[in-house]
Amino acid sequence: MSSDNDFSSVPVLDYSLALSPSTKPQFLTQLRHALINVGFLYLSNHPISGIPALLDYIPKLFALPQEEKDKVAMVNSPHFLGYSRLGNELTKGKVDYREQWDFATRHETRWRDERDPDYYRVWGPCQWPNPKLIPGFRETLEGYLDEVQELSLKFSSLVAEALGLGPNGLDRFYDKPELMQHRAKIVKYPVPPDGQGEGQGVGPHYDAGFLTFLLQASEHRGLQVQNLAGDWIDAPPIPGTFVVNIGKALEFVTKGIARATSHRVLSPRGSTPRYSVPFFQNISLTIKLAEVDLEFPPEILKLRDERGTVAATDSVNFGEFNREPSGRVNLIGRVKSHPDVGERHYPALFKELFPNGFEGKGSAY
Ligand SMILES: O=C(O)CCC(=O)C(=O)O
Ligand SMILES: [Fe+2]
Repeated sequence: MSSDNDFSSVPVLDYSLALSPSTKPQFLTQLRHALINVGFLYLSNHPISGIPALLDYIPKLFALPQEEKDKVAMVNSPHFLGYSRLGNELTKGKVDYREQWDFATRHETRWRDERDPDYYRVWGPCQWPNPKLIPGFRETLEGYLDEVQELSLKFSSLVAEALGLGPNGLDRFYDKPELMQHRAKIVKYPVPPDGQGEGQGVGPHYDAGFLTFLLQASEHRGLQVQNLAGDWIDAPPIPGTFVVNIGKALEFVTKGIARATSHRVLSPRGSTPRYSVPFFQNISLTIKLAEVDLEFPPEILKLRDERGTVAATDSVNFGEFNREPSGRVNLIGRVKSHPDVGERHYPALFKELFPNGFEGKGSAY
């Protein structure tokens, strides 16, 4: 570990710098630093226009009658999409204090019948709350997800450039748009009943995929990221920004150059809940990450080596990305996180993973 490269705050990058040839090199230098040494950044001046409309819906979504929310519970969905009640998940064996909806970009599932691989079915259509009770929500969220998807793919090209791969250097990880699906959650972190706050909103973890675009959708602080020394650094909401971070899959294919950084959320204090909307960019279901060998310039590898390794962390970790297709790795992770969904929709895999059945609750990851 090198303390020279350690961070005590999360850097803010101005997206507009990436759009003009004269300022792009400056943006790429800042991005390279953030990818290698921090694993997190704020992105300001981004082009997403659908945020105010979405923010307006979030409290209404959680205020729907409980029986309406339960009608679209995640357990109904072979695609792990839908509503999860407060306290329904664990991270590091402790209950996460959050209520959430899992949605995703529009997608027709590729899975037809048992002859297709089971992991094709991990992606598919969303479950929507009754539109009569929340008119326009679906269209607003779909529009927002389309916008963030487009930004995330442009950003991926900038990541490739910043790491010396050229603008198309990460293209091979994505299928054509109709074969891709990206997920998003809408999350509510209530103030705990004791009113104290600062308990576990969500416990320390890494994100699994490539890039996460997190919208902090209220003014509460609570998000913290772990630096190289193991200290927890605040990432408070900054109006007009996304928080962007690296997932384990991108860390793996970049040979540890881009850092996946552990993070957690503390419950809010005060009288109002904290809301957030993380968007998780996925990669092709069929790609086998262990078979991809990207070639990085020596000066980029040197920056990784100068950074050194990260202090021991107690975050939930991920199994190695093995030789399985990424969709299969994804499905296994989902079944472990949501065993009730696994047991109902993937009984054979569930038996393999939990030969004695599952006692307890799922975890978020
Ligand atoms: O709610 C947040 O700010 C972060 C949530 C998060 O890290 C996640 O859901 O993966
Ligand atoms: Fe996360």
